Amino acid sequence: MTRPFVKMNGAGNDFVVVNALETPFAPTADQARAIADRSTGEGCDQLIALEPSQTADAFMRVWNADGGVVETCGNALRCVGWMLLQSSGKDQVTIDTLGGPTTAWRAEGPGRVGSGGPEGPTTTAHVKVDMGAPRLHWTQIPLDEAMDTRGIELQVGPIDDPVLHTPGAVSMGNPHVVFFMDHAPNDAFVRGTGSLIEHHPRFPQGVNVGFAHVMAPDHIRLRVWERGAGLTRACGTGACAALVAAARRGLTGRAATVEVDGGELRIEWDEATDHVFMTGPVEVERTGTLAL
Ligand SMILES: N[C@H](CCC[C@H](N)C(=O)O)C(=O)O
Repeated sequence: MTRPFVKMNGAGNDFVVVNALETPFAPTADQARAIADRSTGEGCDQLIALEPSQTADAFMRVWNADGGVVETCGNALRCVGWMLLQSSGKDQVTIDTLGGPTTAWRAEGPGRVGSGGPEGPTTTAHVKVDMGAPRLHWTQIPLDEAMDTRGIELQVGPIDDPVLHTPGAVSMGNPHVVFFMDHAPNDAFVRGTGSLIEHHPRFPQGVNVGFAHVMAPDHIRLRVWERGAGLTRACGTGACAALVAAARRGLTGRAATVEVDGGELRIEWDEATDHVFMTGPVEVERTGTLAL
């Protein structure tokens, strides 16, 4: 059986997106891994399916590159939000996920419309997503024992680097731990430390590992080792988690530009609603066909 897909990215975090609104799409973990494989498959950080929903315009299902189904994906919410906004002509669309419901709108941004050729970016737009309220109680991250999520206790193997003391923990529907550093770490540090922490017993459901350099009260430089996907060029929920964790420690205000390897995300933690809003780019790279 073959299946059309659209290859997209949000600030460089890339996805194979399958429209399953008419025809069910239920890949096994092995099939998801094969699709995500950058050497033998299409290659992506996450595989995304748009499915029918009784309560929203669509339901978004997320598989990490390791084949595991996870709660949500911020950068993908912008991408599928853009698809739904374009196809429906509506001003806003609702997208349900295992991590909770979200809403997406078109947004202003340095967009550009490409040549439309088969390779390279063809369409770049900006989308704003209401990511819902952060979940901050230790049971909601979740952690393996009660502690203050503004700064948790974490012993990372033999490493006793003070940088790795008392990171913040935040859930955006998926689990995040955020370390605050005085510089953006290099690939070797992100890979080495991130892979040590991703499955640490402190996090019963695993964890996405963010390394944040607060450059100003409204500017964070962030690198992320993602649960189930490794070092990615951007992590949308990670950017939300970094802003919330930083604001809770008084390192930033409630809004900041989060600079990731693949671009910039604008994150605002609204005081009145407690919701986190994320605005950022969406790129359509190409289309193709999966041979399942
Ligand atoms: N690796 C994440 C899922 C993708 C999140 C990220 N790509 C985003 O944009 O939020 C997890 O296991 O929770």
